[in-house]
Amino acid sequence: MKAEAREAQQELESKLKEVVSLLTESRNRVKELEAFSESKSERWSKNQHIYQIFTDFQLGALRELKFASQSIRQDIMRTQKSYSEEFSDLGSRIMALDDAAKNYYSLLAENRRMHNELQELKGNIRVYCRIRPFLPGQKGKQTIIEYVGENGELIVLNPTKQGKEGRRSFKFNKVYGPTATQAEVFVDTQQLIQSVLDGYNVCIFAYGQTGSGKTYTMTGPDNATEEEWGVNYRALNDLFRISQTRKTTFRYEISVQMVEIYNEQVRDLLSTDGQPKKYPSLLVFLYLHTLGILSTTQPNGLTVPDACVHPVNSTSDVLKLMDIGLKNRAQSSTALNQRSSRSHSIVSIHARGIDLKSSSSLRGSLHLVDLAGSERVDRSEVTGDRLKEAQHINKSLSALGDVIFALAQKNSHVPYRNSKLTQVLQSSLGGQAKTLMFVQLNPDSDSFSESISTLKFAERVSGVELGAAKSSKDGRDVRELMEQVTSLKDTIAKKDEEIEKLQLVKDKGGGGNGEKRGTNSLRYGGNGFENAASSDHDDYSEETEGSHESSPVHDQAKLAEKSEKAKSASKVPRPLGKSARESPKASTALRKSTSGTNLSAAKSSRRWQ
Ligand SMILES: Nc1ncnc2c1ncn2[C@@H]1O[C@H](COP(=O)(O)OP(=O)(O)OP(=O)(O)O)[C@@H](O)[C@H]1O
Repeated sequence: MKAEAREAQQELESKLKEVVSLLTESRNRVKELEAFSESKSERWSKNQHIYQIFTDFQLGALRELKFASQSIRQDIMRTQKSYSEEFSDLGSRIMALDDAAKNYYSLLAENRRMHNELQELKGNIRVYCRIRPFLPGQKGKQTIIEYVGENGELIVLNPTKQGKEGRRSFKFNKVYGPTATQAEVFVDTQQLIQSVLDGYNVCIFAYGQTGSGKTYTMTGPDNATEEEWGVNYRALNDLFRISQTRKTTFRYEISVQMVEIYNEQVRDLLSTDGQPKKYPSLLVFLYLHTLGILSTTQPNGLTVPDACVHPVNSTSDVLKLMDIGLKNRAQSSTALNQRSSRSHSIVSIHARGIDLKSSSSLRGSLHLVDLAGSERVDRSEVTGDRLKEAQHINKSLSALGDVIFALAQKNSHVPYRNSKLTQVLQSSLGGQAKTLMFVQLNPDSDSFSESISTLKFAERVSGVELGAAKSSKDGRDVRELMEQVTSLKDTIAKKDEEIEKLQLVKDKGGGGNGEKRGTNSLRYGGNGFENAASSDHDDYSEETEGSHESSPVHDQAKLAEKSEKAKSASKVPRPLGKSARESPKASTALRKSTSGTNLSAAKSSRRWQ
């Protein structure tokens, strides 16, 4: 029992020991757990602290963000408000600008209208006379120019007559003396250039005997400096300059053609194949004959559509083309001028303007014409081909005079078809077109008769437009006289044809003296100013005395003069200058030539040497 008890005790003791060890172990574990949980709790509290800091920081940042977003929102609202204010201000400004633009357009249109009305008031046919200076090597030559007035008066002296009898007065829109510069000459032409961009056709041509300065005025001398540029270059410069100033309202397309008329044949001076294109005369005749009618309705406004049309964007583009054209121009020499141009050269600038607002378009053209020399056949000592050239030149110049005269008289029939020159220029002569003629004079007394015939031609062109004939164009007497003129001209044209046929027959039969016959034909062929010149050389006033031989244009001039007299009889006479009061002959001449302008200023005349 004891043993059992001991055994039990030992067992209990060992179990106790086990329990104690378990307890110790548990305690250790508890301690370990406590230490672990303590470190954990420490870490947690650390982390918590960090989180706290982070959260505080984030909250602070959020608060700042909130604040910033609020201030941004306020800024945006403020900006929005100022923008909307500015937009509405801008809107009202744009509306005001739109109104102003509308006014600007109408003002521009009004401006253009007024400009063109002013040009029309100045006359659609203008004549400017330019006297070239004596050239180096012409020292000691006697001048025929006695007086050049500010307002277009000109007095010339007949070197073979003394005193009043040797004086003759003319009146043009403007007269430029020998010292006038190219720039001065262009000033009065400039106003016409704008009209081209306003849809008008403008024709500027130079007329005068060989060597009188036609090419100088139109183009300038060879290798001209900018100062020496002629009307052509200056006009083109202006055309491009004005088109630039209008670029907000108009887009312009400008193109160039250049042709010459040589012996009644139209030749393209800008043909791209390098050779001037020569149209067979029959073809040209048929072509232009039809074109004469079509030219007013053709949509592209081209009168010679077969000639090359070169688009250009600047003056230099045109200069290059003109150089090519000038090189191609037919030139040969006469006894008067080695560099004499025997053809009419026509530079045609076509401008199409597109209104950027309305998309409507307008077309205008500018014809710059350097006419061939108008010298008399006998004086330039030409024969054969040169004689033929001269005959063609004189015939076409005469036709040009007839057209301008008919236009100035407002005749229902304008004889455009009498020459290639007038056919090509048809759209730029008459109607709304504006024509400016430079009458070129050589001041040398040796050229007196040519100068007088040139001046008479010019007087015929300008006198009727500006003088009394225009205002009484509907008078019965004028109409009757003009009908007589037309029938006379028809008769003469028929006779001219007959003479030419006879000449041809004679020529074929080897009848020899072509020069003489040519001269006769020329005289009879209607070149009024040439005819006038041959008698004018002896006496200015033969027209008033009826001593002139029969010639179509002379008859025409006489008839026109009669009508002028008839009209002036019913008018209050205008004051006349001293010379006019003193001599009945001079009085008639002065009344005719000055269209009633008082030339008393001529008393204080100056003379060029
Ligand atoms: N205003 C001027 N100032 C200086 N020189 C001039 C003037 N006008 C003409 N000349 C000179 O006179 C000469 C003849 O002029 P130009 O060749 O222009 O005559 P043209 O009438 O055209 O002759 P053509 O009918 O033969 O062609 C040229 O040497 C030219 O430079």
